[in-house]
Order: sequence, then structure tokens, then C-alpha cells
Amino acid sequence: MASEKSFKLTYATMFNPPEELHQHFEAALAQIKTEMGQEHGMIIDGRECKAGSTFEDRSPINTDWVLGKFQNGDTQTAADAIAAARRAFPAWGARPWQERVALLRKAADLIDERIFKIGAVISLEVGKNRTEALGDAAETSDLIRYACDQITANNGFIHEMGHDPLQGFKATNYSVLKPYGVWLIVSPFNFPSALTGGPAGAALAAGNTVVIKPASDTPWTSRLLAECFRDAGLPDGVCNYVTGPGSTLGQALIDNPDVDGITFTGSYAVGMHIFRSFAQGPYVRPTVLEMGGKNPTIVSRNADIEEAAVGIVRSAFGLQGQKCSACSRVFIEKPIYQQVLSRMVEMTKKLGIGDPTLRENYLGPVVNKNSYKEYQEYIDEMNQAGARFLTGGKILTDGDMAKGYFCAPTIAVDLPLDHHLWKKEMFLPITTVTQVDSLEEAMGYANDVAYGLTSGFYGSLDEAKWFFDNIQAGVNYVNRPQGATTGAWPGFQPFGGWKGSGSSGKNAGGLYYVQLYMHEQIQTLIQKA
Ligand SMILES: NC(=O)c1ccc[n+]([C@@H]2O[C@H](COP(=O)([O-])OP(=O)(O)OC[C@H]3O[C@@H](n4cnc5c(N)ncnc54)[C@H](O)[C@@H]3O)[C@@H](O)[C@H]2O)c1
Ligand SMILES: N[C@@H](CCC=O)C(=O)O
Repeated sequence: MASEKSFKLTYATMFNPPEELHQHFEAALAQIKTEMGQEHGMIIDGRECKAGSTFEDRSPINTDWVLGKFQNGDTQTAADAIAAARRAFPAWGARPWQERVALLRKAADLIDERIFKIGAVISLEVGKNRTEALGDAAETSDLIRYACDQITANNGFIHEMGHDPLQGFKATNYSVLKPYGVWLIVSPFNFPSALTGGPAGAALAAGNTVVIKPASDTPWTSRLLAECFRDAGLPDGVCNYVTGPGSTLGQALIDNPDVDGITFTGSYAVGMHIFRSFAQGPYVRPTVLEMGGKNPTIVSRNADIEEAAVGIVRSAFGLQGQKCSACSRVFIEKPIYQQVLSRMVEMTKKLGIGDPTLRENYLGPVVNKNSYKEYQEYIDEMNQAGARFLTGGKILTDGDMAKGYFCAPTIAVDLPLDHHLWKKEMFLPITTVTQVDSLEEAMGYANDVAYGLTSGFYGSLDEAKWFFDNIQAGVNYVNRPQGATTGAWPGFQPFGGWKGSGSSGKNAGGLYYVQLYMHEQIQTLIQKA
């Protein structure tokens, strides 16, 4: 255990964890497999709640595995959850920030205590490999603690301001950040822990009450998080957890005028739809949208070829390319194009693919039938446009993979640069690669998309400055073999996007994030001198 304690798991350190981490994961997985198939309720006002019907949560690794049965929440569920959060808000919002922060820190500690259980569920539910899954859980507690640290470092965001220069009066001015009220957290399937618990933790620490609605592919992970918040001692109604389809339950939550703010993480299409729907409310309310990416990596002729190839392959194919930060476009300067490409191909061919709960596999399945179908459609479309696949380009059905949604990691070249798939987020293990004559040409392509989430660059130190000065994205990495475009960690690389990738311009796990969940009140008191 000593080595595990001195090891800090992040997405950059996860490639070589201590042996004990594997043993604990395997023990938790064995236990979780005995708990599969059970029915789970929703948590509203501290009570277990059922809807009229349930839906099955099946594993994309093997669709015969029914992980659990979850509630098909409906419009009444949405109304009940928001009403519960509304009732709980006055007391929670008025509670001293020190008490709220202490409870949230306790929730973070519980997540850490349960990390192997949560990680095993993530692996089965999403199809993440074990270290990616454990990273997702570990990131959650670090995101929560980061929000708590920020509140603490800023004295609960209660600041005395200047005194007006009044003759005969004493003026005292305070700036106080206060919670908004009821906050909705709508989260995606691919980081079901960090992107549910992270924003929920920040909203709660800031004094809001929350309603959490996870993706229908990943209700179990979020249920485990909601239990951590509950078991940490958050009062009834402060954190509510509901499950059901986005188009019905999700829409009913968005349409409810009693919601004061929302954090949505998911696709651009749904995010923009939510933005427009939410705007129909009684007045403008804070809308934190974290959306897709089409993340480029530029490789200069001065790059370290090995570092570039490792970083690109990790970012293109980690979690089967289903990260908003995935490296989906690669621009390589001509003099080293063939060398970088050859190393990428060699490395990709060696990647283990199969049941991602097994230690040897780096890639698991894509999340569901729809993604599986889309993979084949994109491959066909690229094929027709003249692209060549140096790896992959096919679904995998050997042995046990026939029961899941496995797609081979695909490096595509010769896709015409005006093809729309250079600009569309595919969210699959597909990356398109081309050669360029100059870095300026590469930068032109890199920025010519509606997204601006992450980017990568490999080259000299002088070029690094030019790269940072010109790239249009929220999170940017230079010369990083741990991941060209992926693997941000709270406190190190706060995460968020520009343009169509994000609405707030402030990154999660960073200096300016928790403030998004509070509005400013100025308190001026005048006394006769
Ligand atoms: N920027 C980021 O930080 C970030 C992080 C992770 C994922 N993503 C993006 O998320 C996407 C993948 O996740 P996904 O497939 O789960 O996304 P999605 O947009 O399909 O769904 C996200 C969530 O929205 C819900 N939803 C759908 N329709 C709704 C509606 N009408 N009203 C309310 N809720 C609704 C879904 O049920 C789910 O909980 C990718 O585009 C990826 O880039 C972005
Ligand atoms: N924060 C993760 C990506 C989250 C989106 O899917 C990363 O930095 O790779």
C-alpha cells in the first residue's frame, strides 16, 4: 500500500500505476459483478423514489450484461425534484460557507474511499479501461476539493471594499457572492463521475441546491456519487438525483421556470438546444455549457518524433476517441510526416483492445449501438471520399467482442481537406492526418472550426510561444507525450473551451470557476460619523 499512497493518480500518471491499484480494482470489480441487475431508485428530498417504469443499463462490453434497472423519470419527477431543491435552498444557502465546505470535503473523501467501486462501475458502464475509470473518479473528488479551496482562499467571497469619501458619514461597503438557488446538472456519458460530481460539487459548495440528471447510458455511476453526497450529511433535498431520457425528463427540467441556473456538459447540438430552450424562461439565467471539440495537433519539423507519436496515439484513442478533448485532427510538417505517421501506425497496431476491465486492454467498446453504427457510416463516407485507413476502418467481432460495440482505432489519411468530417466531431476512435508545408498553414486549419476546446503542439521552445499566441482553444499542450490534447487535471490544467466548445470562458478546476455559481451582492451601510 505504501507505493499506492505515494502515487497520485491523474490522467498524466495513469500509464504506470502501482500493483496495488490493480489488485484493489480487481477485487472491487468482482464484488460489483455480484451486484449487477438490481433495481435502483432515484433520490429526491432524501427519499428513494420510483417512477412508473424502469429502463435497463446494459454494458457496452457485453450487451448480455444487465448492470441494473433504473427509473424512467418523467415530467412529474422533474417537478418533484425541483420542488425539493427549492424547499431545501433557503437553509442550505444561508448556512455558513465553512459548514458547507466541510460537508463537501467529506463527500470528496467518501468518493476517494469508494474509488475502486466507482471505478469498476464506470469501467462496466462506459467501457473505460481501468486507469481511465479510476481517473474519472479521482478527478471528481479533486474537482470538489478545488472548489472548496477556492471558497476558503477567498473567505467565502466576502470582501470589504473601499469607503466612500463622505463628509459626516461613515460608509462601509461589502462585496458578497451569494448562491443563485436551484441548479441543474445535466451530464454526459463519457465522464459520468467527474462531469457530474465536479459541477455538482462546485454548485453545492457555493450554496445552491442541485438536481442531477445523468446520461441514460451511465445512471449507475451518478447514483454512487449521489450516495456520497447523501452519506456525507448533506440535508435532504440539497442534492437530488433523477434518471430518464434527455428528451423527456431532461427537457422537463430545462423547461421548469423554477430552475435558477444550469450546467450542461454534452454535445454541441444538445447544448445549443438547451441554451435556446432555457432562454424561454422569465429572465436571463446563468447557463454553463461545456460542449464538443475537434481538437488539432500540429507537429513541427523540429519536433521529437517519438514524443509526438506517443502523445497523439494516446489522445486519439484513449477512451476510444470518446473524449471531448480527443485528438481528432493531426497536421504534420512535410519533412517528418512519414516518420511520425509510421510510428503512429506501429503504436496503434500494438494497442490492446477488448474487455477494458482487463489489465492488458487500452481500448474498450464504444458506448452504444448508435455510436457503433455511426462509426461504420463515417468509415464508409471517408472511404467514398478517397481516404485510406492505415489502421482500423472496421468493427471488431472476434470472440467475445461480438457481444459488445468494438471498433478498431483508425488512422485515416488522404481525406480531402474540404471534407466536412475534418470539421465535425465524430466522437469515435478515428483521427484524420495530413501533411502541411508550414506551421502557418497548419494553424489556419487548426483554428478553422466552430470548436476551440483543446490542442497540442510538438516543436521547439520558440515555436511554443508562437503556438500559444495563435491557437484558439481553452486548453493547450506543448511537447506532452502523456497526451497531445487530453488529460487535463483540476488545479493543473483547468478545463474549458472557446467558441462552440463552451459558454462561460472560465475553466473547471480553475481560479474562476466556482464564482460562476454565485451572483454578486454589494452591501453598503451608511452611518452618521
Ligand atoms: N466540454 C466538455 O467539458 C465536455 C466533456 C465531456 C463531453 N463533452 C461532449 O459531450 C458529448 C458526448 O456526450 P453525450 O453523448 O452524453 O452528449 P449528449 O449531448 O447526447 O447528452 C448529454 C446529456 O444531455 C441530456 N439531454 C439530451 N437531450 C436533452 C434535452 N432536450 N434536455 C435536457 N437534457 C438533454 C442527455 O440525456 C445527457 O444527460 C460530446 O460532444 C463531447 O464532446 C464535452
Ligand atoms: N477532461 C478530460 C476530457 C473531458 C471530456 O470528455 C481531458 O482533459 O481529457
